[in-house]
Amino acid sequence: MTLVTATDLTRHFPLPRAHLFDRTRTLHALDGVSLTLSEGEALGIVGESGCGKSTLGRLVQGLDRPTSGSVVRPEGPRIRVIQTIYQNPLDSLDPRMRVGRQIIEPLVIHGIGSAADHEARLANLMAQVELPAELADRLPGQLSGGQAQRVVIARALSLAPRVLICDEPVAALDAPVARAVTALLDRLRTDRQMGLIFISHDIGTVAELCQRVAVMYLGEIVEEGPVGQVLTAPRHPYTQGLLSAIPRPDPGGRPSPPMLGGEPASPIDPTPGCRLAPRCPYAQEVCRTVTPKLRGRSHRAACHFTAHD
Ligand SMILES: Nc1ncnc2c1ncn2[C@@H]1O[C@H](COP(=O)(O)OP(=O)(O)OP(=O)(O)O)[C@@H](O)[C@H]1O
Repeated sequence: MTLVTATDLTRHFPLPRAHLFDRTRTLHALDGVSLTLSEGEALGIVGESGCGKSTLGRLVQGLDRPTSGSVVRPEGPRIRVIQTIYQNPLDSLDPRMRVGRQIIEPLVIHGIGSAADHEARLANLMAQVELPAELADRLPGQLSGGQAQRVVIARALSLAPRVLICDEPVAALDAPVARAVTALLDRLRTDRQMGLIFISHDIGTVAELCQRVAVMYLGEIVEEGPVGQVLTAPRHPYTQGLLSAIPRPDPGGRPSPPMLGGEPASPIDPTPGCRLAPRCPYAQEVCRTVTPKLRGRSHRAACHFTAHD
């Protein structure tokens, strides 16, 4: 069953003019992004910093309105059906409130259940995120980073969301802790048949956790499909470049140089054509003038010169 359908989402930010007679400039944070998320599915969103991943998450949850396009979400109060967790748990927690109280706070705010219910729910939520019950009396600053992120996850789960958006949830954690939290998210997804949108710079974690992945470049999805296909047989030069930039142990020789040179172009007033063209080793004249559309059935790529099924 489909939980989220986003259609042609665009989010533009008009930039203030430095001088009265300057023309208005517009930052294209997101341009024409469509995606779906099914029950029990984890969708990874990858791409360089500034490509629009967080903007997409905010629009899907409804924290920000699109300039155009639409999002269909599960039935029910928006705040309850979709929850987001962020990179730094301490930013989302009140430093002066005991963590047990913070986990059940959404139930109190929304008037769900009695005080006795809350106690039982708290014990259950802490067990689900594998936190010892005695930590409930601590303040956030007395927890490790991994424990604090588990508190944030427990609080998000208190409202039984159908979709959990995870915006770089393990980026601030040490590798073994990050792996444990990723494994927890995977278990919660299967147990609760939640949809996960997993925003990450870390392609390795996306490969482990997600069934599908969308690769973004400068506000657009350039490739999308089953993780196994996109990450082992990428069709878009941008995805190929992103994967070639991951350092791998190479017993035979030197690491291959990254395929894409330069920095992403500016998202301000982008020109027509493929946004990767200035950095792409395969770019031809058509790439500078005609915007390529996502093509393909389950594995889709937006490139004039790649194979499509
Ligand atoms: N409120 C805003 N006003 C103006 N520009 C914004 C605003 N929010 C985001 N942007 C711009 O939109 C673009 C996309 O930002 P976004 O945070 O979605 O990218 P991201 O891929 O999540 O980056 P990161 O990985 O660094 O978090 C960036 O160029 C950013 O500067």
